[in-house]
Amino acid sequence: MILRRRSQSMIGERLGEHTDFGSVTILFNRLGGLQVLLPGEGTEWCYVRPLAGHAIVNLGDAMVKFTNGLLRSNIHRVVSPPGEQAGETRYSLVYFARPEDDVVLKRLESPVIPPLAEGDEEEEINAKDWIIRRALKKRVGNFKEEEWERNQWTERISARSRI
Ligand SMILES: O=C(O)CCC(=O)C(=O)O
Ligand SMILES: [Fe+2]
Repeated sequence: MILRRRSQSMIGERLGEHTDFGSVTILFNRLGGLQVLLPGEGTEWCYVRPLAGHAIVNLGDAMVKFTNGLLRSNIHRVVSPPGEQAGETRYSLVYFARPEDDVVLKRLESPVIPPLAEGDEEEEINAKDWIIRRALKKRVGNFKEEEWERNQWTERISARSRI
C-alpha cells in the first residue's frame, strides 16, 4: 500500500495515534512525520527519522496477543514532516502483514512467554474480528463507554515501561 499525504497546507490531514492491528508492518519513508510515543508515564512523541536504505519495522497487536505482552505494538501517529520537509508531499510505502482471518489471537504456549496472571482468562477473538473491533473503535459515533477498557488493551500494554 502506498500512502500519500500532501504538504502542511492540508492542515489537519494526518493519521491519529494508533497501534497497528496485524503482526508486522514494514515502512519505507523518505520524509519524516512518523512519531512514536515512548513507553512509560508522561512520555513524549518522538519523530522517527527515515534513513536511506533502511526500513522501519513496527510490531502490531497480534504480537502482543501471541506473547502476552512480552512484545509490544508501539503507539504511533503521522504528523506533518518536520522543518523544511513540511512543504513536501509525503509518500509512505507500507507493507502490513497480519494473521489469517480465522487465527485466534491468544498467548502461544512457550516457556519464554509470560504466563497469564492468576485468574485471568483470555478472550477468544480471531484476527478478523480483532481488526473489525479496532477499526470501529476509531469511528466517532461507534464509541461505547463499556467497550473502551476492552479496546484499550494493547495500548495499555504498549504504554508501560516495564513488564
Ligand atoms: O506513513 C507512515 O509512516 C505510517 C503509516 C501508519 O502508521 C499506518 O498506516 O498504520
Ligand atoms: Fe500504523
